[in-house]
Amino acid sequence: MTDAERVDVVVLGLGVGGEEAAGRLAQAGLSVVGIERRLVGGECPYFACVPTKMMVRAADLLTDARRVGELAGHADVRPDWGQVARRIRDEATDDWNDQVAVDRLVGKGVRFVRGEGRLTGPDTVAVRPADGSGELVFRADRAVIVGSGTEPAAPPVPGLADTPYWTNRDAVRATELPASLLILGGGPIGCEFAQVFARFGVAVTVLEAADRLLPGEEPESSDLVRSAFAADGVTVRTGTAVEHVGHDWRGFTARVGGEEHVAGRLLVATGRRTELAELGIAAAGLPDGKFIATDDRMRAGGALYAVGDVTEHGGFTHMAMYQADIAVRDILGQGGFSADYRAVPRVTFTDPEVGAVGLTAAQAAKAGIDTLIGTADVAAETRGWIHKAGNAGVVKLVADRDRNVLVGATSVGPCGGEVLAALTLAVHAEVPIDRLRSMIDAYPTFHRAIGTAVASLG
Ligand SMILES: Cc1cc2nc3c(=O)[nH]c(=O)nc-3n(C[C@H](O)[C@H](O)[C@H](O)COP(=O)(O)OP(=O)(O)OC[C@H]3O[C@@H](n4cnc5c(N)ncnc54)[C@H](O)[C@@H]3O)c2cc1C
Ligand SMILES: NC(=O)c1ccc[n+]([C@@H]2O[C@H](COP(=O)([O-])OP(=O)(O)OC[C@H]3O[C@@H](n4cnc5c(N)ncnc54)[C@H](O)[C@@H]3O)[C@@H](O)[C@H]2O)c1
Repeated sequence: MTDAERVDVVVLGLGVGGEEAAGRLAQAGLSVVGIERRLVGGECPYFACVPTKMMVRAADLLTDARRVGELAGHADVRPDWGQVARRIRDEATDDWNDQVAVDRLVGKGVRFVRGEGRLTGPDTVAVRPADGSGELVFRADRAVIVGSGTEPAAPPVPGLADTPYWTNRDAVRATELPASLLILGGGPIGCEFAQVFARFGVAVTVLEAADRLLPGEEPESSDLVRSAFAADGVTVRTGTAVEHVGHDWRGFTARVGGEEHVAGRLLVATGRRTELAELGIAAAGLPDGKFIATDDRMRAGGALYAVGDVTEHGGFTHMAMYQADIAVRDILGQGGFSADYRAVPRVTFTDPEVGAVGLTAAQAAKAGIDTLIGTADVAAETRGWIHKAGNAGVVKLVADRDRNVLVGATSVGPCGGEVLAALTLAVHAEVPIDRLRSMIDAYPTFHRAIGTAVASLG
């Protein structure tokens, strides 16, 4: 057995959360080893948030150009996916090369090891280096931070395991688009990709197991996205239990309730999975499970901390960074605020954008909260009416009648994710509803719909 080398901190997984934590702890003067098996920065810059939002930007531009006829004359639109693929390769991902990120991390004082890491005890990590050199073992005197994120999950659909399907990682690397695409899953990933590819001329079909798209959001959000998809020519089947998936001379096939769908590609976007057993969670003394449970300082027990998607509160880059900040301050004994998940914002970057924070009406009711609901139709507001083409949206507020504060809110529409900022502040700061009623909102803005929704609370 290799002798353990003593360091202050080991960070296992250098995605959004791990990279942030490792860099800051090293800059604070601790000896930090950072371990990453693939790309420093993780899913977000190479396969997720950044490249997909470049796709969304391009697809939305196409649709705005197609709307010119309704409002401003005439525009000919000839989509070119090659331009998007090149931008993702050159500007977002450096052709999926993380040298810049590695240099930045090392520049902060982190000792970087590329390889597969595994917990071998509550404070020890073994690494199999990617260059084939011998195993390294580190013992952390201060902390081991696990930020190992998630992998795409595959549902147990017969035939899927033998089918060369796409995940988000293949979809962002696509240099050519298929003529048609089947997407399994109508959550945030499925919906964002569906609209992007449809706007570039792909015949897209979304098969969603739940009874609506974006089932975690308000029903109004699902309805608005479904209407937008109809306008984009996306075929949607909800409440589907896919019986079989296959791949033959016709392309990819999916059998669902008596229908057979055939397409040039199949994208699976049915959620994510952690790999905690492989990570050695048992050796570290933690119970088996999908997520690592942490306290409000991101401590998982003993010297172990966890941040980002491996915690049950993950799923977003802003969450991984928020948690990394808390873990860093705890390790450095700096105090400050602890984790508070009442006002977690989320945005699905469809057109219309679906922004939401805190609890949905159904979640609040399930939690036993006596709710007041307020809504506003964005298209009927002055700014929505002026905007005209692509103006569909809603602001929906969920208030706690007893405490007189918002516990959740949704903002769908043009700039729905930006309008969300005011609602996130209201939920986070527990601004009394009477205070919200007395606010002055600039005219004519999209966020004025919040005032209408507040006035309608009842
Ligand atoms: C298509 C898509 C779009 C998204 N869009 C958004 C968005 O718009 N906004 C948003 O907020 N979030 C978005 N997300 C979610 C966001 O990408 C994640 O929440 C974020 O990347 C989580 O960061 P993390 O550090 O927890 O994990 P990750 O980014 O997954 O990084 C974990 C790292 O750990 C490494 N690792 C794992 N195991 C080991 C091991 N044993 N040894 C060494 N290294 C290991 C992995 O290689 C990986 O690099 C999106 C996700 C997807 C898939
Ligand atoms: N804009 C953003 O912030 C953004 C964008 C994309 C992804 N993400 C994050 O990435 C993570 C994964 O997203 P996701 O959309 O893959 O997961 P998800 O779990 O949110 O949605 C998966 C969807 O697939 C459906 N599904 C599951 N099994 C199915 C089956 N066999 N057939 C058909 N449908 C099935 C589910 O009902 C669900 O609606 C989430 O944590 C999400 O927050 C965030």
